[in-house]
Amino acid sequence: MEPQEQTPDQPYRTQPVSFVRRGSRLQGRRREAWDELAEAFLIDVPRIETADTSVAPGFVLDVDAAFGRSAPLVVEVGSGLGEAITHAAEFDPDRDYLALEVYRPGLAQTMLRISQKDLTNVRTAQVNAAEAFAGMIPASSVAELWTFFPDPWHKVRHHKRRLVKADYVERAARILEPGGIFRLATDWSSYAVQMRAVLDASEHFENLHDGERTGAASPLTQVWESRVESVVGGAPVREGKDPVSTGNTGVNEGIDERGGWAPRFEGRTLTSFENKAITAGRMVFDLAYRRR
Ligand SMILES: C[S@@+](CC[C@H](N)C(=O)[O-])C[C@H]1O[C@@H](n2cnc3c(N)ncnc32)[C@H](O)[C@@H]1O
Repeated sequence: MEPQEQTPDQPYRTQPVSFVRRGSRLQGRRREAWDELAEAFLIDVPRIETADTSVAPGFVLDVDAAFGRSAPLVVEVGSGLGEAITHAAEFDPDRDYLALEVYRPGLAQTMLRISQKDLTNVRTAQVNAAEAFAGMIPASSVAELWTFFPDPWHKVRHHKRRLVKADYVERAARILEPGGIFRLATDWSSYAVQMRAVLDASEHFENLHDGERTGAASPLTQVWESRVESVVGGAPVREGKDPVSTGNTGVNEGIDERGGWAPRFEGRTLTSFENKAITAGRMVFDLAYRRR
């Protein structure tokens, strides 16, 4: 079966989105960066409504025109402050890098980094990635897709807001070229298990590290044994209670026999998010899949 394409008559936002509107007001240097740098580095996305993260149906990005050349494309979803993407782009000038992010101050900061490093191979777009995948990003146009540390949405009633679920994976399959690589990382075991489950269930992807790091070598086994996730934000989590209500948080579920975890992706610089997780003693789960 071919991955789904969004059609113009399909309603947008029929599903809960993976983000909340955070302060989108820009101040100081970020305001100036937006005004000065958007023309060069921010894709002008036509919208369907007032929502500044939407994509007008029928809009397809001309990737070569956006970058002024034709080169393999890496897309990062939820690029935050742009630490990972600008670092990678600096050391990989032969590929083009597209940052998809909804958070305006993060995009302004990313553009500042692009400009400070004099990068010519990075562009940004303020867009809900799930919508961008459905049509804006051309089919089979992406060599690598990255989703690092997406918001964990801990509470069970919020799990539906998680970005990485079956429909996201299906849309990712549409934009990745055959043989393209999908890399993911999270510092929460419950989300790591969800990512592994939805990707393993997809006919479009194969795990590059299938069967690796099982048993005692699995970060999942280590989380269960250490109970490290039983403390969130400094407060102990009462078992079965929000904010972390996963079946495998703070509970020793035994041994992870399945594994499939990738080694830490060496192309990812240590962002403040990952650093916070490590400082708190949490494990980082990496996954890498190939588009069939
Ligand atoms: C926890 S932060 C991680 C940022 C970055 N990847 C890092 O490791 O530092 C998750 C980011 O994803 C962004 N985000 C959430 N849902 C998104 C969506 N549907 N499309 C684009 N960005 C999204 C948020 O605004 C936020 O900046």
